[in-house]
Amino acid sequence: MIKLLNVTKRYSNGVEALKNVSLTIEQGEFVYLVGQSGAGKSTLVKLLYRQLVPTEGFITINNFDLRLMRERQVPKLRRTLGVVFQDFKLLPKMTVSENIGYALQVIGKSDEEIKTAVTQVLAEVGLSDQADHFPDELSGGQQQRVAIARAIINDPKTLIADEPTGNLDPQTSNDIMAILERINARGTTVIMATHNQQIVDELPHRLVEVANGTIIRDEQGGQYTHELDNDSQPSTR
Ligand SMILES: Nc1ncnc2c1ncn2[C@@H]1O[C@H](COP(=O)(O)OP(=O)(O)OP(=O)(O)O)[C@@H](O)[C@H]1O
Repeated sequence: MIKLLNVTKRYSNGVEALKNVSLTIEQGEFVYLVGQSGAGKSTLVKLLYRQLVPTEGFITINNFDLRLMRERQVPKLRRTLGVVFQDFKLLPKMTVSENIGYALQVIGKSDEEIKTAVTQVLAEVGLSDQADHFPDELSGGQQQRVAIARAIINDPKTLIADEPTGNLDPQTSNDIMAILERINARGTTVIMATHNQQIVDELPHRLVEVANGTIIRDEQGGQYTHELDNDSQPSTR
């Protein structure tokens, strides 16, 4: 479970990217984070994987209290999370297998264990035949599949995706969404920041809309199922 309570994030330049935001996400939910550019989506996502710390408020995620957390506990938190980015962020000098297995290598898994896990996630994202290729030999969609395989190698409780289809054409985006849906179907929470209205319309999930650093809409299947935690009214898009 993920819980934000009265979270404010103020950057050092004084910009308040999030203002008193509260949000609860249950294990297994699929949540879209939408909103105009600059609304605060990426800031929210970065707070979740503790790239950023809140200026005020409380965040708990997968039983970790991010406010009280010491730096040395951060890797432990991150092992419960998978993160996928718009620009994939693969390591160019490593093969597909090495990119995916790196996180397991860091925590001291044996070569055999890494090989088994990598083979399994590569099959899951449909890339078994690309194991020895380098990222720049792959299409954007294939690179994003590698990034997803890397994100799920630890079997995370939560998958956080910041614009995962932002660099992809519509068909490839659909393929990526099919993979995210499968991962969600087995109980992984998926939180996805997106500008892709077509995906949001075609694959309905809980939708949290951020504007000007506050949540202005929180709905599921066309119905409001979550109390809004601020005074803003939902938009009528
Ligand atoms: N590192 C930073 N330092 C200062 N201000 C920042 C920083 N990162 C973001 N901001 C500001 O915080 C606000 C929210 O930005 P954020 O990146 O969270 O929005 P976003 O909704 O993800 O936008 P986009 O869809 O364009 O990625 C914006 O006003 C932005 O300029």
